[in-house]
Amino acid sequence: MQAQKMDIPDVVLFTPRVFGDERGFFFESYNQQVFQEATGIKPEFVQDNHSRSQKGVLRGLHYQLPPHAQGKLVRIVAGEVFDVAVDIRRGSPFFGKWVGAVLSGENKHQLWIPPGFAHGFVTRSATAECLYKTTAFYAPESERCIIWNDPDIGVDWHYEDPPLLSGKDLQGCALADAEVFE
Ligand SMILES: Cc1cn([C@H]2C[C@H](O)[C@@H](COP(=O)(O)OP(=O)(O)O[C@H]3O[C@H](C)C(=O)[C@H](O)[C@H]3O)O2)c(=O)[nH]c1=O
Repeated sequence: MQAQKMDIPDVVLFTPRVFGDERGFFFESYNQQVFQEATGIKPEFVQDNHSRSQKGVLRGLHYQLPPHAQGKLVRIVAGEVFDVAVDIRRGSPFFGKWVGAVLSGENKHQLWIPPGFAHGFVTRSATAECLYKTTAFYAPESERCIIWNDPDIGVDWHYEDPPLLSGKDLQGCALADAEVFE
């Protein structure tokens, strides 16, 4: 498993070592020791999530406020998304900045998104199945949404057509109006 710090260095892109043979392939999709060496964090993942999205679906930009803030380790097992993390820690030098990566069943890349970031992805294939671990339980009362196309953030979603969003996500607020992390 290789780990690469993104331009916002707290966000880490993992590339697993895939063992292929005539039967198919095997790879370690999570290894706590490798994760800790790469991030300096020994996370306690408490929940696994799995979602499937049609082409053009954009889920995000979501986060949970403290004390329910979630770190997320995100991967795509089928299809392809462009996955985005936005730094919403007011004290960060990267506040309001975003990083993103193509995650796919093909490249098997994974993105570690620490607490203090809003997360979202847009689906670039006919369907995409997203699996991710979180370091805190779902707490809907603490959940917030920043609008996907906030011009102050300026995410390039690497997706040409208008995305498909849930009613909730269409109601997302601008970063300037959002409850963020101090
Ligand atoms: C997130 C979550 C949702 N739910 C229920 C609540 C709704 O009845 C249904 C769909 O929820 P929602 O529309 O919020 O799902 P997504 O739009 O995929 O939300 C996720 O999208 C982005 C990409 C994220 O990073 C978050 O993990 C999460 O907010 O699942 C649960 O029961 N547990 C959960 O942990």
